[in-house]
Amino acid sequence: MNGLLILGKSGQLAQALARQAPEATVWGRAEADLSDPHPVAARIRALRPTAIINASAYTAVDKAETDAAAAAMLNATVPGLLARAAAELGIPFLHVSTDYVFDGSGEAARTEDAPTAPLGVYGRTKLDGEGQVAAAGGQWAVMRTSWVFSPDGANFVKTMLRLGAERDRLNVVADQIGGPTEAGRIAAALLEMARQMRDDPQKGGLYHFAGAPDISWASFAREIFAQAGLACQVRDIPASDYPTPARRPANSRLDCTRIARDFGITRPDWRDDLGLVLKHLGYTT
Ligand SMILES: NC(=O)C1=CN([C@@H]2O[C@H](COP(=O)(O)OP(=O)(O)OC[C@H]3O[C@@H](n4cnc5c(N)ncnc54)[C@H](OP(=O)(O)O)[C@@H]3O)[C@@H](O)[C@H]2O)C=CC1
Ligand SMILES: Cc1cn([C@H]2C[C@H](O)[C@@H](COP(=O)(O)OP(=O)(O)O[C@H]3O[C@@H](C)C(=O)[C@@H](O)[C@H]3O)O2)c(=O)[nH]c1=O
Ligand SMILES: [Mg+2]
Repeated sequence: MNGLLILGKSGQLAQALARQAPEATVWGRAEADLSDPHPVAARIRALRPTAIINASAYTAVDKAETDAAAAAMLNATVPGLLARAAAELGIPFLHVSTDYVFDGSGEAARTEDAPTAPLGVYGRTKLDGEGQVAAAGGQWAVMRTSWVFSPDGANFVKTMLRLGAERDRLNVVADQIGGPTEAGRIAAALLEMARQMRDDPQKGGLYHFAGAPDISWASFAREIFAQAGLACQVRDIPASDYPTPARRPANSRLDCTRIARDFGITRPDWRDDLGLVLKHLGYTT
Protein backbone atom coordinates (compact mmCIF):
# COMPACT_ATOMS: atom_id res chain seq x y z
CA MET A 1 0.00 0.00 0.00
CA ASN A 2 1.59 3.28 -1.15
CA GLY A 3 2.09 5.95 1.49
CA LEU A 4 1.42 3.66 4.44
CA LEU A 5 3.09 4.57 7.75
CA ILE A 6 3.68 1.80 10.33
CA LEU A 7 4.76 2.52 13.93
CA GLY A 8 6.44 0.03 16.31
CA LYS A 9 9.28 -1.18 14.08
CA SER A 10 10.98 -3.69 16.39
CA GLY A 11 7.73 -5.34 17.51
CA GLN A 12 6.19 -8.65 16.40
CA LEU A 13 3.33 -7.09 14.47
CA ALA A 14 5.28 -4.24 12.86
CA GLN A 15 7.87 -6.69 11.55
CA ALA A 16 5.14 -8.84 10.02
CA LEU A 17 3.53 -5.72 8.50
CA ALA A 18 6.86 -4.54 7.08
CA ARG A 19 7.40 -7.92 5.39
CA GLN A 20 3.97 -7.75 3.74
CA ALA A 21 4.12 -4.04 2.87
CA PRO A 22 7.74 -3.47 1.79
CA GLU A 23 6.83 -0.08 0.30
CA ALA A 24 5.64 1.29 3.66
CA THR A 25 7.49 3.77 5.86
CA VAL A 26 8.27 2.05 9.18
CA TRP A 27 9.25 4.03 12.25
CA GLY A 28 10.71 2.64 15.48
CA ARG A 29 12.13 4.21 18.59
CA ALA A 30 15.11 5.63 16.63
CA GLU A 31 12.91 7.42 14.09
CA ALA A 32 10.12 8.35 16.48
CA ASP A 33 10.39 8.01 20.26
CA LEU A 34 6.77 7.81 21.35
CA SER A 35 7.51 8.60 24.99
CA ASP A 36 7.59 12.19 23.63
CA PRO A 37 4.81 11.97 21.04
CA HIS A 38 4.08 15.61 20.16
CA PRO A 39 7.09 16.03 17.80
CA VAL A 40 6.15 12.68 16.23
CA ALA A 41 2.64 13.90 15.46
CA ALA A 42 4.15 17.00 13.82
CA ARG A 43 6.46 14.85 11.70
CA ILE A 44 3.53 12.69 10.62
CA ARG A 45 1.69 15.76 9.39
CA ALA A 46 4.83 16.68 7.39
CA LEU A 47 5.21 13.16 5.95
CA ARG A 48 1.58 13.12 4.72
CA PRO A 49 1.04 9.34 4.74
CA THR A 50 -2.07 7.84 3.08
CA ALA A 51 -2.88 5.58 6.03
CA ILE A 52 -1.38 4.81 9.46
CA ILE A 53 -1.17 1.46 11.26
CA ASN A 54 -0.08 1.76 14.88
CA ALA A 55 1.71 -1.42 16.00
CA SER A 56 3.54 0.26 18.89
CA ALA A 57 2.41 -0.46 22.43
CA TYR A 58 3.44 -1.14 26.00
CA THR A 59 2.92 -4.91 26.10
CA ALA A 60 4.72 -6.02 29.29
CA VAL A 61 1.57 -7.07 31.16
CA ASP A 62 3.13 -7.63 34.59
CA LYS A 63 5.59 -4.73 34.44
CA ALA A 64 2.72 -2.37 33.58
CA GLU A 65 1.31 -2.87 37.09
CA THR A 66 4.20 -0.81 38.52
CA ASP A 67 4.89 1.32 35.42
CA ALA A 68 1.39 2.65 34.79
CA ALA A 69 2.42 6.09 33.52
CA ALA A 70 4.56 4.66 30.72
CA ALA A 71 1.85 2.12 29.82
CA ALA A 72 -0.78 4.88 29.70
CA MET A 73 1.46 7.02 27.48
CA LEU A 74 2.05 4.28 24.89
CA ASN A 75 -1.34 2.57 25.06
CA ALA A 76 -3.68 5.54 25.45
CA THR A 77 -2.12 9.00 24.92
CA VAL A 78 -0.06 8.02 21.86
CA PRO A 79 -2.89 6.30 19.93
CA GLY A 80 -5.08 9.31 20.67
CA LEU A 81 -2.50 11.76 19.29
CA LEU A 82 -1.80 9.60 16.25
CA ALA A 83 -5.49 9.18 15.50
CA ARG A 84 -6.02 12.95 15.71
CA ALA A 85 -3.08 13.53 13.33
CA ALA A 86 -4.65 11.02 10.93
CA ALA A 87 -8.03 12.70 11.27
CA GLU A 88 -6.50 16.08 10.35
CA LEU A 89 -4.87 14.49 7.30
CA GLY A 90 -8.16 12.79 6.37
CA ILE A 91 -6.57 9.32 6.26
CA PRO A 92 -7.56 5.97 7.87
CA PHE A 93 -6.02 5.14 11.24
CA LEU A 94 -5.76 1.48 12.25
CA HIS A 95 -4.95 0.40 15.78
CA VAL A 96 -4.68 -2.86 17.72
CA SER A 97 -6.14 -3.78 21.09
CA THR A 98 -6.49 -6.87 23.24
CA ASP A 99 -8.66 -9.53 24.86
CA TYR A 100 -7.31 -8.16 28.19
CA VAL A 101 -9.92 -5.35 28.05
CA PHE A 102 -12.36 -8.03 29.34
CA ASP A 103 -12.61 -9.58 32.80
CA GLY A 104 -12.85 -13.07 31.34
CA SER A 105 -15.97 -14.17 33.19
CA GLY A 106 -18.24 -16.88 31.77
CA GLU A 107 -17.61 -19.28 28.91
CA ALA A 108 -19.11 -17.53 25.90
CA ALA A 109 -17.12 -15.82 23.15
CA ARG A 110 -17.42 -12.04 23.46
CA THR A 111 -18.65 -9.77 20.70
CA GLU A 112 -17.38 -6.22 20.20
CA ASP A 113 -20.40 -4.92 22.14
CA ALA A 114 -19.76 -7.02 25.26
CA PRO A 115 -19.05 -5.00 28.41
CA THR A 116 -15.38 -4.35 29.13
CA ALA A 117 -13.82 -4.63 32.61
CA PRO A 118 -10.03 -4.94 32.48
CA LEU A 119 -8.28 -6.79 35.32
CA GLY A 120 -5.00 -4.86 35.18
CA VAL A 121 -3.12 -1.77 34.09
CA TYR A 122 -2.25 -3.09 30.63
CA GLY A 123 -5.91 -3.84 29.81
CA ARG A 124 -7.13 -0.57 31.33
CA THR A 125 -4.66 1.53 29.32
CA LYS A 126 -5.49 -0.40 26.12
CA LEU A 127 -9.20 0.22 26.71
CA ASP A 128 -8.52 3.92 27.24
CA GLY A 129 -6.60 3.92 23.94
CA GLU A 130 -9.59 2.39 22.12
CA GLY A 131 -11.74 5.24 23.38
CA GLN A 132 -9.25 7.90 22.35
CA VAL A 133 -8.97 6.48 18.83
CA ALA A 134 -12.74 6.33 18.41
CA ALA A 135 -13.11 9.91 19.68
CA ALA A 136 -10.43 11.42 17.41
CA GLY A 137 -12.93 12.36 14.72
CA GLY A 138 -11.44 10.58 11.72
CA GLN A 139 -11.84 7.24 9.94
CA TRP A 140 -10.59 4.55 12.32
CA ALA A 141 -10.47 0.84 13.01
CA VAL A 142 -9.47 -0.93 16.20
CA MET A 143 -8.77 -4.65 15.98
CA ARG A 144 -8.83 -6.56 19.26
CA THR A 145 -6.68 -9.65 18.99
CA SER A 146 -5.17 -12.15 21.44
CA TRP A 147 -2.17 -14.32 22.31
CA VAL A 148 0.05 -13.08 19.48
CA PHE A 149 2.97 -15.23 18.38
CA SER A 150 5.58 -14.93 15.63
CA PRO A 151 9.22 -15.78 14.97
CA ASP A 152 10.12 -12.24 16.14
CA GLY A 153 10.23 -10.61 19.53
CA ALA A 154 8.95 -12.03 22.80
CA ASN A 155 5.91 -14.32 22.92
CA PHE A 156 4.57 -17.47 24.59
CA VAL A 157 5.73 -19.80 21.78
CA LYS A 158 9.33 -18.62 22.09
CA THR A 159 9.18 -18.81 25.89
CA MET A 160 7.92 -22.40 25.67
CA LEU A 161 10.59 -23.38 23.14
CA ARG A 162 13.27 -22.06 25.50
CA LEU A 163 11.83 -23.71 28.62
CA GLY A 164 10.94 -26.94 26.80
CA ALA A 165 14.54 -27.38 25.73
CA GLU A 166 15.79 -26.87 29.31
CA ARG A 167 13.26 -28.98 31.23
CA ASP A 168 11.45 -32.30 30.92
CA ARG A 169 8.38 -31.11 32.83
CA LEU A 170 6.55 -27.77 32.93
CA ASN A 171 3.52 -26.47 34.85
CA VAL A 172 1.23 -24.38 32.65
CA VAL A 173 -2.04 -22.60 33.40
CA ALA A 174 -5.02 -24.57 32.09
CA ASP A 175 -7.94 -22.38 33.22
CA GLN A 176 -7.32 -19.47 30.84
CA ILE A 177 -8.77 -20.02 27.36
CA GLY A 178 -8.14 -17.95 24.24
CA GLY A 179 -7.24 -17.85 20.57
CA PRO A 180 -3.54 -17.84 19.68
CA THR A 181 -2.97 -15.52 16.71
CA GLU A 182 0.03 -15.43 14.39
CA ALA A 183 1.35 -11.90 13.77
CA GLY A 184 1.46 -12.35 9.98
CA ARG A 185 -2.28 -13.12 9.97
CA ILE A 186 -2.96 -9.92 11.92
CA ALA A 187 -0.76 -7.96 9.50
CA ALA A 188 -2.60 -9.36 6.47
CA ALA A 189 -5.97 -8.60 8.05
CA LEU A 190 -4.98 -5.01 8.90
CA LEU A 191 -3.61 -4.37 5.40
CA GLU A 192 -6.83 -5.71 3.87
CA MET A 193 -8.87 -3.50 6.21
CA ALA A 194 -6.74 -0.46 5.33
CA ARG A 195 -7.30 -1.07 1.60
CA GLN A 196 -11.05 -1.45 2.02
CA MET A 197 -11.20 1.61 4.28
CA ARG A 198 -9.36 3.74 1.73
CA ASP A 199 -11.84 2.63 -0.93
CA ASP A 200 -14.86 3.23 1.31
CA PRO A 201 -14.72 6.13 3.81
CA GLN A 202 -17.75 4.66 5.61
CA LYS A 203 -15.81 1.56 6.67
CA GLY A 204 -14.21 1.10 10.09
CA GLY A 205 -15.03 0.54 13.73
CA LEU A 206 -14.24 -2.01 16.42
CA TYR A 207 -13.43 -5.59 15.37
CA HIS A 208 -12.38 -8.87 16.99
CA PHE A 209 -9.86 -11.12 15.22
CA ALA A 210 -8.18 -14.20 16.71
CA GLY A 211 -6.85 -17.55 15.62
CA ALA A 212 -8.95 -20.71 16.04
CA PRO A 213 -9.60 -23.02 17.80
CA ASP A 214 -9.75 -21.55 21.31
CA ILE A 215 -7.49 -23.40 23.71
CA SER A 216 -5.83 -23.18 27.15
CA TRP A 217 -2.24 -22.02 27.59
CA ALA A 218 -1.41 -25.57 28.77
CA SER A 219 -2.83 -27.20 25.64
CA PHE A 220 -1.15 -24.53 23.51
CA ALA A 221 2.16 -25.47 25.18
CA ARG A 222 1.51 -29.18 24.50
CA GLU A 223 0.90 -28.45 20.80
CA ILE A 224 4.09 -26.35 20.63
CA PHE A 225 6.16 -29.20 22.11
CA ALA A 226 4.48 -31.81 19.89
CA GLN A 227 5.08 -29.82 16.70
CA ALA A 228 8.63 -28.83 17.71
CA GLY A 229 9.52 -32.40 18.67
CA LEU A 230 10.47 -31.42 22.24
CA ALA A 231 10.03 -34.09 24.94
CA CYS A 232 8.60 -31.88 27.68
CA GLN A 233 5.59 -32.98 29.74
CA VAL A 234 3.01 -30.26 30.40
CA ARG A 235 1.10 -30.44 33.68
CA ASP A 236 -2.20 -28.52 33.87
CA ILE A 237 -2.34 -26.07 36.76
CA PRO A 238 -4.90 -23.46 37.84
CA ALA A 239 -3.88 -19.81 37.48
CA SER A 240 -4.01 -19.61 41.28
CA ASP A 241 -0.91 -21.84 41.30
CA TYR A 242 0.96 -19.45 38.97
CA PRO A 243 0.88 -16.10 40.78
CA THR A 244 1.65 -13.04 38.63
CA PRO A 245 1.52 -9.29 39.40
CA ALA A 246 -1.32 -8.82 36.86
CA ARG A 247 -4.41 -11.04 36.76
CA ARG A 248 -5.27 -12.48 33.34
CA PRO A 249 -8.80 -13.19 32.05
CA ALA A 250 -9.96 -16.83 32.36
CA ASN A 251 -12.13 -16.54 29.25
CA SER A 252 -10.44 -14.70 26.37
CA ARG A 253 -12.68 -16.15 23.64
CA LEU A 254 -13.39 -13.48 20.98
CA ASP A 255 -16.41 -13.72 18.68
CA CYS A 256 -15.00 -12.82 15.26
CA THR A 257 -18.25 -12.73 13.27
CA ARG A 258 -18.23 -8.99 12.56
CA ILE A 259 -14.86 -8.83 10.77
CA ALA A 260 -15.93 -11.76 8.56
CA ARG A 261 -19.20 -10.04 7.67
CA ASP A 262 -17.77 -6.55 7.02
CA PHE A 263 -14.32 -7.35 5.62
CA GLY A 264 -14.49 -11.02 4.55
CA ILE A 265 -11.66 -11.88 6.98
CA THR A 266 -11.99 -15.24 8.73
CA ARG A 267 -10.23 -16.83 11.73
CA PRO A 268 -6.99 -18.59 10.75
CA ASP A 269 -6.14 -22.01 12.23
CA TRP A 270 -3.21 -21.22 14.55
CA ARG A 271 -2.02 -24.86 14.42
CA ASP A 272 -1.01 -24.43 10.78
CA ASP A 273 0.55 -21.03 11.49
CA LEU A 274 2.49 -22.51 14.43
CA GLY A 275 3.99 -25.07 12.06
CA LEU A 276 5.18 -22.32 9.73
CA VAL A 277 6.67 -20.28 12.58
CA LEU A 278 8.49 -23.36 13.92
CA LYS A 279 9.83 -24.08 10.46
CA HIS A 280 11.03 -20.49 10.21
CA LEU A 281 12.79 -20.92 13.58
CA GLY A 282 14.55 -24.06 12.36
CA TYR A 283 12.35 -26.80 13.85
CA THR A 284 11.76 -29.37 11.15
CA THR A 285 9.22 -31.86 12.58
N1 LIG B 1 1.65 -9.55 22.09
C1 LIG B 1 0.43 -10.01 22.28
O1 LIG B 1 0.22 -11.16 22.71
C2 LIG B 1 -0.75 -9.16 21.95
C3 LIG B 1 -0.60 -7.88 21.46
N2 LIG B 1 -1.71 -7.10 21.21
C4 LIG B 1 -1.54 -5.76 20.69
O2 LIG B 1 -0.99 -5.87 19.39
C5 LIG B 1 -0.14 -4.75 19.11
C6 LIG B 1 1.21 -5.24 18.65
O3 LIG B 1 1.78 -6.03 19.67
P1 LIG B 1 3.20 -6.76 19.51
O4 LIG B 1 3.73 -6.58 18.15
O5 LIG B 1 3.06 -8.10 20.08
O6 LIG B 1 4.04 -5.87 20.56
P2 LIG B 1 5.61 -5.80 20.78
O7 LIG B 1 5.82 -5.61 22.25
O8 LIG B 1 6.29 -6.91 20.08
O9 LIG B 1 5.98 -4.45 20.02
C7 LIG B 1 5.63 -3.19 20.52
C8 LIG B 1 6.49 -2.15 19.88
O10 LIG B 1 6.23 -0.87 20.45
C9 LIG B 1 7.46 -0.21 20.60
N3 LIG B 1 7.52 0.82 21.60
C10 LIG B 1 7.30 0.72 22.92
N4 LIG B 1 7.55 1.89 23.51
C11 LIG B 1 7.97 2.75 22.55
C12 LIG B 1 8.38 4.10 22.52
N5 LIG B 1 8.44 4.85 23.65
N6 LIG B 1 8.74 4.67 21.35
C13 LIG B 1 8.69 3.94 20.21
N7 LIG B 1 8.31 2.66 20.16
C14 LIG B 1 7.95 2.07 21.33
C15 LIG B 1 8.41 -1.31 21.00
O11 LIG B 1 9.72 -0.87 20.80
P3 LIG B 1 10.92 -1.42 21.71
O12 LIG B 1 11.11 -2.85 21.28
O13 LIG B 1 12.05 -0.52 21.38
O14 LIG B 1 10.44 -1.30 23.13
C16 LIG B 1 7.99 -2.40 20.05
O15 LIG B 1 8.61 -2.26 18.82
C17 LIG B 1 -0.14 -3.92 20.39
O16 LIG B 1 -1.11 -2.92 20.29
C18 LIG B 1 -0.56 -4.91 21.48
O17 LIG B 1 -1.18 -4.28 22.58
C19 LIG B 1 -2.99 -7.57 21.38
C20 LIG B 1 -3.19 -8.83 21.84
C21 LIG B 1 -2.10 -9.75 22.15
C1 LIG C 1 6.14 -19.02 31.26
C2 LIG C 1 4.88 -19.62 31.81
C3 LIG C 1 3.68 -18.96 31.73
N1 LIG C 1 2.56 -19.50 32.25
C4 LIG C 1 1.27 -18.79 32.12
C5 LIG C 1 1.19 -17.38 32.66
C6 LIG C 1 0.02 -16.82 31.88
O1 LIG C 1 -1.19 -17.16 32.52
C7 LIG C 1 0.13 -17.54 30.55
C8 LIG C 1 0.72 -16.70 29.42
O2 LIG C 1 1.91 -16.06 29.84
P1 LIG C 1 2.55 -14.85 29.07
O3 LIG C 1 3.29 -14.00 30.04
O4 LIG C 1 3.25 -15.36 27.87
O5 LIG C 1 1.27 -14.12 28.55
P2 LIG C 1 0.89 -12.59 28.54
O6 LIG C 1 2.09 -11.75 28.49
O7 LIG C 1 -0.13 -12.33 29.58
O8 LIG C 1 0.19 -12.56 27.10
C9 LIG C 1 -0.67 -11.51 26.80
O9 LIG C 1 0.10 -10.46 26.26
C10 LIG C 1 -0.67 -9.30 26.05
C11 LIG C 1 0.27 -8.27 25.40
C12 LIG C 1 -1.95 -9.52 25.35
O10 LIG C 1 -2.52 -8.59 24.80
C13 LIG C 1 -2.66 -10.83 25.54
O11 LIG C 1 -3.50 -11.16 24.45
C14 LIG C 1 -1.72 -11.97 25.82
O12 LIG C 1 -1.09 -12.45 24.65
O13 LIG C 1 0.97 -18.68 30.76
C15 LIG C 1 2.57 -20.75 32.85
O14 LIG C 1 1.53 -21.23 33.35
N2 LIG C 1 3.76 -21.43 32.93
C16 LIG C 1 4.91 -20.92 32.45
O15 LIG C 1 5.99 -21.57 32.56
MG1 LIG D 1 4.17 -11.55 28.42
